[in-house]
Amino acid sequence: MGHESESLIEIEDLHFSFGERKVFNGVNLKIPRGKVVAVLGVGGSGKSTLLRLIGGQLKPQRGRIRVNGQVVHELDQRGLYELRRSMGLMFQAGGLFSDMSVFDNIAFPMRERTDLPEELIHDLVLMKLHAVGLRGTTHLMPNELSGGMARRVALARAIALDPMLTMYDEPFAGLDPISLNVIAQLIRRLNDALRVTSIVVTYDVSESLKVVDYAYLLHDGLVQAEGTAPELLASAAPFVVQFLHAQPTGPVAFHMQSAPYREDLGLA
Ligand SMILES: Nc1ncnc2c1ncn2[C@@H]1O[C@H](COP(=O)(O)OP(=O)(O)OP(=O)(O)O)[C@@H](O)[C@H]1O
Repeated sequence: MGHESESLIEIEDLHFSFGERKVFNGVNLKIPRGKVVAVLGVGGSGKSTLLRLIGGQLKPQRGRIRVNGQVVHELDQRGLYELRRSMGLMFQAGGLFSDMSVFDNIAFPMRERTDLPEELIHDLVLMKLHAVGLRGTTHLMPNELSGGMARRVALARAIALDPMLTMYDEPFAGLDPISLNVIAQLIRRLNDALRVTSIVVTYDVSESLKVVDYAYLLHDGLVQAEGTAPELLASAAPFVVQFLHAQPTGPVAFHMQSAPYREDLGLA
C-alpha cells in the first residue's frame, strides 16, 4: 500500500447497471486526500450505489475505481476486508442497532474487527463519543435519543476504527435545521481533526455546500458539473442553476422515463 497519489479515490470511466437499469455511464471523479467532497444528485441518481462500488460491495461493468492506489474490484477477499476496515460508513438515517446501548453500538465495530481488550475499547468509545459531544449518553438506548443525537452517535460509530475514509450516505435527511447544521459542522471538524478524507452523498445542496471543499453533481449516469461551492454557486449552467435552486423545471425532467402516455392508456 502507501500509494501517495494526491487523490485517495480515483474513478475512471465508471459504467454500472442493475440489469437494464443504467446507473453510471462513464463517471470520472477524484476525491483528494484530506478533503470533504460532496456527491450531489436527486433521488435515484446513484449516490448510494456509488458508495457500494467504492466499498467493493458492487463491481463496475466497465472502468476502474482506485482507493489508495488499489483497484477495488481486483482485490481478493482479504484485500477487500482490509479496505473496508479502513472505511467508516454512516448509513442513511444512522442505522443504529436498536437493541444495543449507545456504548455497545460504538464498541460493536471494535469488538467485531479488532482484538482490543475491553478496557481499551471502553476508553476508545468514550473518546469517540467525546468527539461528537455526547460523552454522557453511553447508557442510553437509541430510542431515548433525539434524531440529531442518534445521528451523532452514528457518526461516532463511523469513526470507531479510525478510518482513512469516511462515507456519509444522506447524513442530513430528516433532521431539524439546528441538528442539520451540527452534523454538517461535525463532519467538517472530524475530517480535519482526524486527518481523514470524507465523502458526503446527499441531495441537500445548501447544507453540504457550506462545509465541503468540492462537489460533484451527478445526473443521468454522468457528472454534469463539479467545482468548489463558490464556483458552483456562480455557475450559469442550466442544470446547476436548476439543481442548486431546486427549480421544478429545467434540464432535469419531472417525469420518470416511461412509455408514451397514449400507449399506457391503451390508445396507441
Ligand atoms: N439492488 C438493486 N437492484 C436494482 N436496482 C437498484 C438496486 N439498488 C438501486 N437500484 C436502482 O438504481 C438507481 C440508483 O439507486 P441509488 O439508491 O444508488 O440512488 P440514490 O441517488 O442513492 O437515491 P436515494 O437518494 O433515493 O437513495 C435507482 O434507480 C434504483 O432504483
